[in-house]
Amino acid sequence: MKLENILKAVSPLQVIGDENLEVTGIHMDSRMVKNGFMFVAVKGTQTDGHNYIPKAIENGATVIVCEQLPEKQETHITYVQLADTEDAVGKLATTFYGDPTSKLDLIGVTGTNGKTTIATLLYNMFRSFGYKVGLVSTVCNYIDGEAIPTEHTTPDPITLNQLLGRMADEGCKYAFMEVSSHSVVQKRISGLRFVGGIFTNITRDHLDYHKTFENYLKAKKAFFDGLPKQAFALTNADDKNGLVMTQNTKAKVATYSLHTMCDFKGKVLEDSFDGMLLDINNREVNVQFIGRFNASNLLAVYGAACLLGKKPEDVLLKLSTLRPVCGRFDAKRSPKGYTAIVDYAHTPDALVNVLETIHEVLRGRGHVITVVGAGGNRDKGKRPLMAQESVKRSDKVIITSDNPRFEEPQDIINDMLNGLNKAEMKKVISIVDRKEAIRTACMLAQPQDVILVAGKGHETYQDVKGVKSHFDDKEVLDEIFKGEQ
Ligand SMILES: CC(=O)N[C@H]1[C@@H](OP(=O)(O)OP(=O)(O)OC[C@H]2O[C@@H](n3ccc(=O)[nH]c3=O)[C@H](O)[C@@H]2O)O[C@H](CO)[C@@H](O)[C@@H]1O[C@H](C)C(=O)N[C@@H](C)C(=O)N[C@H](CCC(=O)O)C(=O)O
Ligand SMILES: Nc1ncnc2c1ncn2[C@@H]1O[C@H](COP(=O)(O)OP(=O)(O)OP(=O)(O)O)[C@@H](O)[C@H]1O
Ligand SMILES: N[C@H](CCC[C@H](N)C(=O)O)C(=O)O
Ligand SMILES: [Mg+2]
Repeated sequence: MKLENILKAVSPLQVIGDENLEVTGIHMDSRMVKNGFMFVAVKGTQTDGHNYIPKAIENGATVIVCEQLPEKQETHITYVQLADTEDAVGKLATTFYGDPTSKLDLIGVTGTNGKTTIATLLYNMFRSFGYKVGLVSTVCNYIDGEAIPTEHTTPDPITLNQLLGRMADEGCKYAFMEVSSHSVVQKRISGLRFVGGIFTNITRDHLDYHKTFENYLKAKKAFFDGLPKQAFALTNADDKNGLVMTQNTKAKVATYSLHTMCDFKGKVLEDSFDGMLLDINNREVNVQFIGRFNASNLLAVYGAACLLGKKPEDVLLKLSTLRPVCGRFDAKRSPKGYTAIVDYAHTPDALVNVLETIHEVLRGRGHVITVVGAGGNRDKGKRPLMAQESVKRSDKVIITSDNPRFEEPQDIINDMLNGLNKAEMKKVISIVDRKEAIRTACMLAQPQDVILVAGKGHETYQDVKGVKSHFDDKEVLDEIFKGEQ
């Protein structure tokens, strides 16, 4: 694409050099630059991209986009000076990749919990309506069924626009995307046109990055502040900050709730480990999901689908066929009659949340056995707390390994056990081998009991000393269930 066409997306302070160049690619990382690329220098949290301009040129960049011009300029290079390169990079990338959001409808989901669940369910639902659809999510990105692995919840602006560009080229009509708070602050979504935004909830998280809850909230709110007037902003009226999110948006606000009057009102009529019976806007629907928080997620999905123009009765029909997202409160009944739930809960808070939901549904009719470990080379402070929260809400806890990485598995287990007093220790056994730990839980379980296998969710590996060997909690359970038949 010609440089002069890409530059229409931004307002340069000055351009030095040839604007008629053909740009072959664009990147903000000098290490990824190839011949004929545009390199955009961005100030980051660790270093300043401006330091890598010489490296980018060495790798073949012919256009340098920056805030400060280098003192020594090369004659064969075009320099573009801009006031805010972090904001510009998304706009330049989206133009370079053919303005994908002018060709498909992009819907963003933000909030502390539930983003992956809601975005994935919308992706599955709209595919089953017969559309080609894209998904940008923590677990994996998809271009209508084609899996593209990811390392982020919301990728960097180059990767993101390249992905959306491919979705548009391959005829996707919709794309559903998780919008992390990091991505809003770092303007990874700059230049994208959303037709809708969904808010789930906000609780304390990521304060290592945002420093205060207030900043975290502001980051999420900025996404809604930036939505255009034609878009919808669907918010959770049950969250204390649900209406705060949308108070300054230009978009059309709609609300969902399990408790108050709103546009999309739901109620849990019945719940069990097989699913729930919900009332949504005075229509009953059976769903294959467990727990009040999932009722809330399903309301968001229902609301968004209706706002995208689908008929409520068609949406309800699809809702009843949807299955939980891999590793998110993913329940299976064993031939012996107990239930096993695989969940990605890997923080004290998440364990509280999941275990309380289990008790809400169990209502004292069985015991709860939790299998849990903590990751190596990660926050050590959470280890004793994870053990405490698990023991408080379980009849038996089996402490085991979860990606020990470069630490000794037994040391991590000991850190967890250090959080427990003598009485609590009576409920606990520790088994280093995760497969054995799950097997033991299954042996101990009686019909009606619930086993929570926490921490790994969708992960399909165990990371030991830098080697990722295949390991899948759900596969292990399937194998055990086969033996029970
Ligand atoms: C803290 C954080 O979010 N950092 C992100 C940020 O990097 P940064 O600001 O630290 O960049 P930097 O290392 O200071 O470098 C500055 C610039 O110099 C460039 N550079 C650097 C070195 C070099 O040799 N050449 C070069 O050009 C870099 O490409 C960058 O453009 O911008 C990068 C490009 O977009 C991201 O990849 C990077 O994500 C890091 C790896 C990360 O771990 N982020 C996590 C915290 C994150 O974003 N998480 C959220 C939420 C997850 C959740 O849902 O819980 C997510 O959306 O994934
Ligand atoms: N609406 C909700 N409210 C509270 N907890 C939830 C909700 N939805 C899901 N959860 C819990 O949070 C966990 C993560 O869910 P999910 O992956 O959908 O969230 P996310 O917002 O994408 O998280 P991440 O920030 O890690 O990408 C689940 O395993 C589940 O236990
Ligand atoms: N992606 C997060 C969660 C990992 C969950 C758990 N399985 C672990 O390995 O700690 C991390 O790397 O901290
Ligand atoms: Mg996610």
